[in-house]
Order: sequence, then structure tokens, then C-alpha cells
Amino acid sequence: MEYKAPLGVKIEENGVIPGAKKLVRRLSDLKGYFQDEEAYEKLLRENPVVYEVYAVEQEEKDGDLNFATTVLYPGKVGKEFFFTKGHFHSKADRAEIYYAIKGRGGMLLQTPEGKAEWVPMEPGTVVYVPPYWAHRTVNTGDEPFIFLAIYPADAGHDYGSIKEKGFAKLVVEENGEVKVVDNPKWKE
Ligand SMILES: O=P(O)(O)OC[C@H]1O[C@H](O)[C@H](O)[C@@H](O)[C@@H]1O
Ligand SMILES: [Fe+2]
Repeated sequence: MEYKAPLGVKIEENGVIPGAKKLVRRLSDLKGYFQDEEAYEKLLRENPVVYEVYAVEQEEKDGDLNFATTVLYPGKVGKEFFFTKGHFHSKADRAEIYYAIKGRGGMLLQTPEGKAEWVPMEPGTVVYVPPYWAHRTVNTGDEPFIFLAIYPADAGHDYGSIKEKGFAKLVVEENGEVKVVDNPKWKE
């Protein structure tokens, strides 16, 4: 039997995991995701980084675990706060755990039937993402929102239906307040 080596790694203040695989998502990678297309096109001239992911991933085998931090930057497209793309797991019954480290935000979760839930997150909040729920994180604050996620190595990412249909709810700023509202363009 060949055993893998254990690993202990310290997450840096800024959310970086030393030695992890880095993924950068800019606004241009999120085309079609935000409601306000005019605001999107305008902000696209600057094409800001929306989030970075630092992932330590294993082979896609049942029983093993991956982990990743996300640094989700503050910002809005129109009224809508910056968010991650959001996904179901390719193996849809795989669950996930998130742990908020810094900043303020929350998670939108949604069943395949379109039932959406909002879970606020602040440093110290643990979120359990049950099997079958799509999940997207949102930065509702004015500093980077940093969190850790731990997920089965064989979970995979299924972006398809979220990319096409989005979430049934939107997280927006209205009169200086964070509001979770129905998505007017949502179609089941
Ligand atoms: O893949 P997205 O929906 O864009 O979310 C960004 C990332 O968030 C977390 O770090 C998850 O652990 C990653 O699996 C995911 O890739
Ligand atoms: Fe996930």
C-alpha cells in the first residue's frame, strides 16, 4: 500500500494557500451572469478581478477530499453584489462545507426544482451545503470576503443550468441595505 503524505498548510492573511493552484475569475469570465447588462458592459472596460480561488485538489476519487480558499472581492454590477459563478456538483449527491474567514457575505443555495435559500456568513460561520443543492457565494461587504471550502475529491463542478437560468433570488443593495429579492428573469 502506498500512502499519501499528510499536509499542513497555513492560510495567509490575504486568503492565499501557499503552493495551491490559483484560478482567477475576471468580470469577462462572468458574461451573462449579472442582471444589469448595461452596468456589466460599462464595468467591463476595467474588467476587474471578481474572485480568486486557491485549490489543493486530489485525484477525482471517492473518499478523498479537496479544499480551497476563495477571495471574493467587493463590488457590484448595478445593484447586484459580486458573486461566484455557482454550481451544482457533477456528482450531484456530494455535499460540501464552507468556513468564513474574513469579510462579510453569504451563500445562495438552490435545489434542482428552484427552491432558493440565503445563508448569511461572517468570520466563523460554517455552512453545510447538503447533497443536490447548487451554491453561490456573494460578497455583501466592502472588503474581500475570504472563506475555505472542503469538498469530496470526486464532486466536480456542473455550471450548466446556473449559467443558463441563474438563481431564483438576487442579492442586491437597495437604499444602502443588503436585500435578497426575487429574480425577475427567473424561469423554472
Ligand atoms: O466554481 P465557482 O462556482 O465559480 O466557485 C468558486 C469556488 O468556490 C469554492 O472555493 C469552491 O470550493 C470551489 O470548488 C469553487 O470553484
Ligand atoms: Fe461546490
